[in-house]
Amino acid sequence: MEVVIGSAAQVARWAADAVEALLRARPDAVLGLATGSSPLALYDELARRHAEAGLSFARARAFLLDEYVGLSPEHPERYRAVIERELASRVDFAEGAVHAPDGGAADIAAACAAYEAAIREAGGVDLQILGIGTDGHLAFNEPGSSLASRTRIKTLTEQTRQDNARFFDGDADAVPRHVLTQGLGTIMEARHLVLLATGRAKAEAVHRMVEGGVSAMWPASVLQLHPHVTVLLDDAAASRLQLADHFRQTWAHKPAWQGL
Ligand SMILES: N[C@@H]1[C@@H](O)[C@H](O)[C@@H](COP(=O)(O)O)O[C@@H]1O
Repeated sequence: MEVVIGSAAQVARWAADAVEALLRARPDAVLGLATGSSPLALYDELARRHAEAGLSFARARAFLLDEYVGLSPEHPERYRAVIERELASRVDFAEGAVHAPDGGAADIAAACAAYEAAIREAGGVDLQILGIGTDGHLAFNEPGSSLASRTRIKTLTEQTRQDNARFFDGDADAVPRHVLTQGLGTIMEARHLVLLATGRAKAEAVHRMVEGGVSAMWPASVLQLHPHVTVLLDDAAASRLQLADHFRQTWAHKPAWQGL
């Protein structure tokens, strides 16, 4: 696990550098996209590079991590709508290239199996963007999630519903109770995981993820078992890390040829 600490603006730029390097080398790469506020500055930066530097998504495909169950197709907070607004509509993905779990499916189990199959048929995810919940959740894999889990329905914790109430006019009761989410086992199959976290509210979860034991109580700690994880943090999110100074020194002396 590589931990890189900088400003919030650097976090977004570093993540954009990783996406850009991949797309320039492999224009038909498969991206894993996250919602939430953590990747918003990254998506702004990717949209800017598309407009100003010719970065193209025309041959890429993308898979979202998760989706709410039961929101109407027109609801602006469906993650499919969010990613359309925040990224897809601002770059040049081909029609139908961005996929999300179907939170409106009548047969939830079949929809989850179909999503797993679609990821497999695309050849798997090359680079997965991730945020982290204040309780250490990844996608919507709440504490207690199997570390080997696959795409399935989950029940949100009250903490996550409170955290996400800001997207629903501050009303936690309006946040759906159920979601579909890639499992931790699904996420772990992506070839490169890039996790972004900013702000003090994430400091405890980041500490547990990087420096705690591997445990379903802090689902993101499963990333310790992945061979290629890049954790991009601002100073506030890194503020509980015992190894913060070491991570800063390692980054300062990293050979330029290594990349992220
Ligand atoms: N399902 C999403 C996650 O994918 C996200 O990483 C996390 C943190 O969100 P934020 O980036 O807004 O803090 O919680 C949300 O509920």
